[in-house]
Amino acid sequence: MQHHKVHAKAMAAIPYTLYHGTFIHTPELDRLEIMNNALIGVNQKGEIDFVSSEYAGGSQEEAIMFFEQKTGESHSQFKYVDTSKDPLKFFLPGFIDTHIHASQYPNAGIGLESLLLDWLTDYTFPMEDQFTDTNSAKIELAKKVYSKVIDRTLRSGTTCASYFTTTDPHTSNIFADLCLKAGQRSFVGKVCMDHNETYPSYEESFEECQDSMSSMVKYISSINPHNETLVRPIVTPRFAPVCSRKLLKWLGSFASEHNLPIQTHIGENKNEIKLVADLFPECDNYASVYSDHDLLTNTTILAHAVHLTKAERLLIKKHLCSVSHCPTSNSFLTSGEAPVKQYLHEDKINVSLGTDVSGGFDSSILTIIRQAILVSHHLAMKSNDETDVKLTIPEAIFMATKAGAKAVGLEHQIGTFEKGKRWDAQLIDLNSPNSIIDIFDWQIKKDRKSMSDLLGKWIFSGDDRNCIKVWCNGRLVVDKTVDEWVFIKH
Ligand SMILES: O=c1[nH]c(=O)c2nc[nH]c2[nH]1
Ligand SMILES: [Zn+2]
Repeated sequence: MQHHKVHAKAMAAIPYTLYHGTFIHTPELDRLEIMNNALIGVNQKGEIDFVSSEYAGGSQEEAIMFFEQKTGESHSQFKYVDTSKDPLKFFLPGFIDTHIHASQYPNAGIGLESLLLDWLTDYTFPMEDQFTDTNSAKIELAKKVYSKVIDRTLRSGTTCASYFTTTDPHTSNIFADLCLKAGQRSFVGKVCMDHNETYPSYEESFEECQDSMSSMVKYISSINPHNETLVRPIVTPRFAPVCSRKLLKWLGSFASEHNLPIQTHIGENKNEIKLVADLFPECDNYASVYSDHDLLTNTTILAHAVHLTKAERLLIKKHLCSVSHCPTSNSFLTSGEAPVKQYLHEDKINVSLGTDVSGGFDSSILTIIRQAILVSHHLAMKSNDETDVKLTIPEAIFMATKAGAKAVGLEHQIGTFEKGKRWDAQLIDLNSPNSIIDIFDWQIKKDRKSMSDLLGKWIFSGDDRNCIKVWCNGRLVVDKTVDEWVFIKH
């Protein structure tokens, strides 16, 4: 059994910490930066305030001296985390999952035979409906499912996620509490839907939705500790077919009034698109349904976006919305192959990655990176110019980190290792206990070519067992090495 520890977030203050080792990130779409033997300082607030790639290495004392000379600063206490001697360890910014349904987690892997609209009616609405009750058994179910999905995503290196819960405000607030307890940066979207034709028992009235949204925003704003915003609300109209015009319009103005981000689904499946055209004949297209109701903003996340017309792509770009690409879900539900390379390079749309649990069966963004690349290869097999279609490893890592940060409106705070950003990070060990990656001794070198080969090995044959530590906002929230260390000591 794999041991790990998720620390309660209310921990003692963190001392100033110096991290020494290899850091990999993507400051730009197609630029992977590998900083070998670099030194990063993280202050007591969890903020990166020192980055040096010029450090030559040495003992803890030498690292501290180097830091003091460079910054002219001193601290009464330093913590030193040194992975520089191990060529198979590197730090990466934490993954950002911009689209995941926490309440659907028990359904992961179930429903392969269905297409979207039947899948919603047969699997998804009945599952989410179970959270919609205030009796104690339902609350226990919510706690069980929600704790598990937070733990699982954190252990896979997801330091920030934009979640859908259910229509139920009470258990959505419980979900926010659990994110805070686990220390995961998260966006909590109570699902809004007042018109569910195929499963009418699972819907709310317009007035219920208004009340729930107002009280939820108030609640979530009150639970973050002083000087720290880890958990935030996000306005979540489920998708156009289950929302009245009145509700869409109200959610648009509510988001604007409270300065909140927005998330929803778009252009996932052809029958869904036809349904939207029938339900909103006055709108030019699916994207227009959202823009006509003031739901397209620079912090709107549009999940799937598999089948978009040129007019829709222009509209999405004009409003600076982000797409959450969900390749695993799009394959599982046979929805289609989103032409992501084109969105990135021709349309200049910000494209991030989403697991879309449980349309997607995998809660790890590492696997979504792999699937995004493979789906792009399938598109390439049908294309005349495959280089225009195939995603590169740097592009996929960029989508999983920096583009995700932009999608959730935190591009100045997370997504890369830069001075002024938060320390949201994961430590990857290609030789962790139980790792299923086999690396041969001649493959272990620190030159750029070998490092990118190792990255390929990690992306295509690694898994969450290679993610051995995770930090959010400077705080260690997952440490899979703790038990092992205790065992060796005795
Ligand atoms: O993949 C999806 N999952 C959902 O829960 C959903 N709701 C509307 N559209 C959806 N697509
Ligand atoms: Zn979804």
